[in-house]
Amino acid sequence: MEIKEERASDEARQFLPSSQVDSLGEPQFTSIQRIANEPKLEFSLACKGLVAATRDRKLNTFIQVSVVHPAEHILTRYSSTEIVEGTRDPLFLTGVTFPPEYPIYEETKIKLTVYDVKDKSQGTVSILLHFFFLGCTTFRVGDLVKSKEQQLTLTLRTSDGGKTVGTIEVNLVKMGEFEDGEMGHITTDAQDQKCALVRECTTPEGLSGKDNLPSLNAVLKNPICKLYRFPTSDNKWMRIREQMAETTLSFHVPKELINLHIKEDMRRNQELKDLGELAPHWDNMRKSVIAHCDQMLSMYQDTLAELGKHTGSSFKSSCSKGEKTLEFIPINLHLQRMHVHSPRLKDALYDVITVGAPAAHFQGFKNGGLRKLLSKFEAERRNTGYQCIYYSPENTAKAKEVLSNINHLQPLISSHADLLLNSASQHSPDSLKNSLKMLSEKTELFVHAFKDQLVRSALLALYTARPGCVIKKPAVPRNSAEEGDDLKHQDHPSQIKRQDSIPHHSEYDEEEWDRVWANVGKSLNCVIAMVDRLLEKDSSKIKEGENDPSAADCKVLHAGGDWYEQLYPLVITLKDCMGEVVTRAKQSMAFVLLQELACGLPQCLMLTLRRDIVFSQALAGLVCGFIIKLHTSLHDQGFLQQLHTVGLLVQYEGLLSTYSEEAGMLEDMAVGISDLQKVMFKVIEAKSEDFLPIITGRREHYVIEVQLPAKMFELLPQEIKEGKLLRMYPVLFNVGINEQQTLAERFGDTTLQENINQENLELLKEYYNLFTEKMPPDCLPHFQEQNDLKGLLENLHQNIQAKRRKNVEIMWLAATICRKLNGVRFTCCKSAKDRTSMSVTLEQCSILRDEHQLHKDFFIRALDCMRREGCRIENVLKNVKCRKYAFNMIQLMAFPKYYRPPEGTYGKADT
Ligand SMILES: O=P(O)(O)O[C@H]1[C@H](O)[C@@H](O)[C@H](O)[C@H](O)[C@@H]1OP(=O)(O)O
Repeated sequence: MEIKEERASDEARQFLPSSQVDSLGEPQFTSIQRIANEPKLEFSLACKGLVAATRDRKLNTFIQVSVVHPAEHILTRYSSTEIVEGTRDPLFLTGVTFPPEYPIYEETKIKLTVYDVKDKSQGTVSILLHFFFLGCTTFRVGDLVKSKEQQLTLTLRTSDGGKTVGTIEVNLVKMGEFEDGEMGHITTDAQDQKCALVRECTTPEGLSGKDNLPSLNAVLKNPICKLYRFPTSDNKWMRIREQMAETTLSFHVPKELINLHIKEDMRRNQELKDLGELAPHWDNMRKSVIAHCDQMLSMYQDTLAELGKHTGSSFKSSCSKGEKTLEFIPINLHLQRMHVHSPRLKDALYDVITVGAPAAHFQGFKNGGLRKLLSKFEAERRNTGYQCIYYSPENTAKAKEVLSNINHLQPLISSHADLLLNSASQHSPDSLKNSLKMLSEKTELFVHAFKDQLVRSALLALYTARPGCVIKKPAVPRNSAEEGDDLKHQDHPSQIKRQDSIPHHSEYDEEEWDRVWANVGKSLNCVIAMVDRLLEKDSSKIKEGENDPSAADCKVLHAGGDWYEQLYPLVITLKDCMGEVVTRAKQSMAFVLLQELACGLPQCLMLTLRRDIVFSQALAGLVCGFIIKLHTSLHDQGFLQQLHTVGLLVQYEGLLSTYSEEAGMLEDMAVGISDLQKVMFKVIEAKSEDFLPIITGRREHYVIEVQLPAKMFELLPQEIKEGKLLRMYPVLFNVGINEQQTLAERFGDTTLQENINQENLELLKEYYNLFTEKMPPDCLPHFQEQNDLKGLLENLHQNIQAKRRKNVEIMWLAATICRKLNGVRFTCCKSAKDRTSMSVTLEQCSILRDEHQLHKDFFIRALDCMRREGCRIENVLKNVKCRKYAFNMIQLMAFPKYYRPPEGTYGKADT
């Protein structure tokens, strides 16, 4: 029988990943007892004495593993081993693993079929492998798990069941547990490979993840697991479990974010409407802005409604990247994990988040990406001053901050004022003192929020935009020297005299705002003075009462009413004064925002949308990375201390080319990643079973609250438990590796990549400096390597300066630095499918070589195993329903050597 590599769709249907297999968990079958969250069943495979059709032929074999569920009797192809060439006794490095939720029981049957790969014929774009059936065998899972030796030796027979064609050895694997076993002799010669099952360490605390289950399961979905064994340089076996999982955060984070945008924009639209009466020029401008803003708002609402309908898988495939309704969703977001169990070393986990570069695919890249678009827009906006007043981006951001402070502080002060009155009516001195303390603190913050020249100048600008105004003297902003250079660039409101349509009628009273503003402070002082007086009187009465108890009793009772009555009018005055400030400040700041919007309609709204889309994709990845890092590091005190004293390094590896559309993607991605600096995390104790993160804030600043179950929350340092905000330090290094990059290097421009790498190197150095300043020198396991780190940074610096072509050393150095600094790693290309798969598998094997003594002669075999049968080919299948990396020969010739996948695994696929 000959089996060729079949059509994509057939194969996709048969090779169902575990997650997609129907859950057939009927209780009448015997379950397999395993540690929670650990794979249900894992085994390795080897054949002996395989018989070839012709005597002298060397065999190139692989085993196909299929499953027969006890209730079904249908054969489902589950996985395959790699091809081992030139031996009749192949020992396969790729094992078999069934993840925790896979419906497998003692009664389940496993069929093992051995194929011989005859020849490789080369097509124009791919390599076809011709497989021939050699023999097969079947076993019951129960027989393996109950076998004394934890091993089965099975006879392979031809399809008619007659002829014996060799044997298969199935070895049960229990990763992370001790097991007796004979030391074997491993040679690099494939003909003489033996397996030694030696495990010399147990899974360390925190890696088994039993306690993490509920909160991590809320986030990670549909895991795919692969198992390998590779020889070490001292001829022992190491075990590697590769895992890949999608995340519910792919949809949860964008939905939360869009919701916040809608609220923020609704509030802003209302603030524009509340600006009051304006002269016709400004009024028309406002009408036009509001119309555009309402249109955008309904677009956000539609998108949210569409996303609300989405059910099923929690990842967006590469094929959907241009879909309008999914534009906020990150492309192909997954956790890629490597769990290494190697002799004499601690078990180790290596996580990388893989995701398509955050970019606005639906909007396209004809005019470039955000980096270029934003600066072009800003330059153009400066020159459109005739229709509106130019405020610098810093001032616009300031206006948004003031508005946000007002919206936050006003209700807070109001409720503290009510609490004060409540304490007064209860005649409770302690609670009165406390309420006053809170009220004073918040009111001071409130008053401070307006201590900005911008408010003053915007008030004047707004005044001149009212129907009929008179400006007696040219109003020069006060303290302008103190406010720095920004304001020099800001057009002074008096310039709007250019608008002849503004009628003049009354005189602008420059001092008025100062009076209104100062009144808040004054009325607070009155409240403080009254409270002091009341408390003083109270204590003197108590003293009196100690001398004459009967007199004191009746006075205290009487004084209860007094406290409330005396404070009430003062509190009302405070609220009134505050209300007056709020109305004016809100209107003046809304007027600044009106200018921002009016100057750039409609581009500014389109740019905001593009930035929101890119940010949403980037944020979903970051939240996923943060949550996973937190869960895996809960027992690492050094990391937790670093997290709250320094912050978290988040390193992105970009593989985009700087040619054509991908240059635009890179521009989007660079802005999206840089915008993550606006995000802070906070860890809170979960109060219910809903562990999904909560997002609050506005475009300039977001807080992500990550919920942990009580047991895990307990493990955190006090600072984090108390809600300290945790900072993020995102950095991006990009190295284009494909044929497009060759074009960019020869005929195009690579400065975008060079500039990004240079800028981000500075950010990385800043983080390193902060880290060395704030952390004790011996705080991290890796920190004895401080000099190493310095050397690595220097090396990275030199590589970036060198401007060499396709210098992938940059990526390796940046990733190594990130791991040593306890950071979160990301790898991205356009779809996180093909180039990303090459890069993460290379990274995994390089780690095995450098950190776990992978035998040097097995480096390429390990790499090929992972690329051929590992999680990443499953990722390709998930995305495009075909097990082929979307590369052709010509493309691969342009790739750096170690980024080329093995024969037979690539070809033209319809992506
Ligand atoms: O996952 P990617 O590397 O972005 O996939 C690319 C692939 O590298 C390229 O060779 C192919 O021609 C396609 O452009 C792939 O992108 P898709 O987004 O179409 O999967």
